[in-house]
Amino acid sequence: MTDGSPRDRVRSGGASEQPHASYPAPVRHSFQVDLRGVVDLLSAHLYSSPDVYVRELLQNAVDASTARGAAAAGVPVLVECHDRPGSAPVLSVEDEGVGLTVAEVHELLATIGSSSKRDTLLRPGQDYLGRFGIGLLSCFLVSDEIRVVTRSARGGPGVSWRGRSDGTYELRELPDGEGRARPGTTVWLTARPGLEDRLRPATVRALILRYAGLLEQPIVLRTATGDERLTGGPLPWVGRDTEQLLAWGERELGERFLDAVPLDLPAAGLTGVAFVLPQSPSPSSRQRNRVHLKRMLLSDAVDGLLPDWAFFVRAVVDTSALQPLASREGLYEDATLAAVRDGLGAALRSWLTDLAQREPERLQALVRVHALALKALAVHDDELLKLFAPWLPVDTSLGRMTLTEVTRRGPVRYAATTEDFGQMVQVATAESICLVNAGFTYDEELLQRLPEVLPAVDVERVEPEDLAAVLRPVEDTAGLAAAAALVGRCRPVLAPFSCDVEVREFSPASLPCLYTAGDGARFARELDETAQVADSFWAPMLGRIQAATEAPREATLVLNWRHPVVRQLAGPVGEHALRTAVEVLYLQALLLGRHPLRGRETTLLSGALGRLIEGSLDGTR
Ligand SMILES: Nc1ncnc2c1ncn2[C@@H]1O[C@H](COP(=O)(O)OP(=O)(O)OP(=O)(O)O)[C@@H](O)[C@H]1O
Repeated sequence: MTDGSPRDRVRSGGASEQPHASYPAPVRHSFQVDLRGVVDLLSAHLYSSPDVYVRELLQNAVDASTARGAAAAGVPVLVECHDRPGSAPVLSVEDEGVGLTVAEVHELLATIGSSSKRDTLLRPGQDYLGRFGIGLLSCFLVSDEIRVVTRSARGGPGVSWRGRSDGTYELRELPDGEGRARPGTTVWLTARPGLEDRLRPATVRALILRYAGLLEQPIVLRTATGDERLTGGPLPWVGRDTEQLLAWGERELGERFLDAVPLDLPAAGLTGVAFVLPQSPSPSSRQRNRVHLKRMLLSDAVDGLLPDWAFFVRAVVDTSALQPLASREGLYEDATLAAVRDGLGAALRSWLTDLAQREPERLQALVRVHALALKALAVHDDELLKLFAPWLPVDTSLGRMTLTEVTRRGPVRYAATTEDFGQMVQVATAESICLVNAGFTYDEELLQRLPEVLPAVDVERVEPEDLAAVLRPVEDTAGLAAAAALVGRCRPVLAPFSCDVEVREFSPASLPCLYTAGDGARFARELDETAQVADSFWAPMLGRIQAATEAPREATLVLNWRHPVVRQLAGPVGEHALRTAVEVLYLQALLLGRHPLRGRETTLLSGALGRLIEGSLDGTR
């Protein structure tokens, strides 16, 4: 049973499926499109600049020529600037392509999103540039009216069509003798007020060269000064040697590159060149590759064409296999793009391998500038690690060296962080120990993987507390007892700071002491520091963590028996003076090791300094 309520009608499938006898049948309506709104949307979100109108017009002319075989026959597209004083600049683009019938004009020009190229594009072997059916709309970015005069190669009368940015259009079949005599299409634009410059000869010429400069089909620009053929000919990187490529790269991209790598992936219909950048970009910066699709410029700043590690090159390529985004300013991410990326990665990799064998000094120059990128590559690739190891640079306590130089000095010892390195570097340098600072990106991973590719090499991580163990014990037996007594007197002074005391001998003799701390002690310092600045909400929680953390004894103040002050302290020194001296040495060691002072240590600093000042003033009285 139903009660005939609206709820019931919904349950039974809705009025459109089972019209009730007493309701009128539904009327089908079409969406209304606010064309100005669509154009505003495109200009704000899809196109990077109004200049893309030149690209879209040329694409259509080339596609129409291709469809008729006119492109292959070398029939030019004519671009004409009609720039008369006192009136708005007018531009026309004329092709001898397939043209359009009256029905096609209604269907293709006046229907947003309708394209004659889409389904054919899915079939391999087709060479069209367009596919989305929105390109022509970009002309409304510079002109309030698009006028098309066309005649189909399949016969029928000529057609004149005027589309306006308010969403209206007029269509007129042309009598014989009016419009185009031969099949093909001419599109006319009149510059919108304020955008006159976009349609003037100098701009149009620059835009043709920018977007279509690599086209094989000739494009002729006609201006008041005559005709100029702007395109046609082979791709500029074909058949050129490295020097010629570098000269071309400098002209085109404005940079003197370090090297040029020819690229050729026949399966993707891709050729081009990868230029090695003259300076190291940040690894996080986006890649800026110039990509042409079927010889039309897609964009100058395409990311994702090369693998991430290839941030040290900038590629210029032409390909027929990749798909554009609707904006035509990026590549559609699909399996083909992934395969192209892998293929280009392999090409760069094999170029590097080849270079290492053929011209090691050129690879060396490249490594000097792009060490980080090459490390990123070598870290995942045994063969490249082996190949690059002789040149990859690392920072050591004895200066910057290559990995091979480090391995020649015996077992490779490294500090895993720059903080650890900072604590050990002075002593390591003075003792001529080669200690690698592996605190930089990829260095620790590379060092750990070295034995896999160079089995004769030993690699060992050194931590600051290991340093105390390798420092020499006090050598003169007479001093041993005095040193032990000194340790006994110093320990209570530093006990409140969870720091042990030892006496050793090490270079440089001018360094009185060292503070060494392992990870546990460093964590305790950080916790302590945070608890002191934490507000009342966090303080109890941090207090509980501190209580649960065992008091680490890994921190040690190592006094240098070679330093005169340390020996003097082992002599007859009063309690008060000893305390002040040990406190100052402790603070000095912390600062040298770049450990920030905790609150208690800052208080200690002012107390100890105060006492020192008092003592020296006492001496002047
Ligand atoms: N010069 C021309 N000669 C013949 N047909 C044309 C010409 N210009 C446009 N057309 C027709 O109008 C249709 C729509 O053109 P539009 O530039 O809007 O889109 P598209 O080229 O198909 O795709 P995209 O948006 O990717 O450029 C085209 O598919 C084509 O059929």
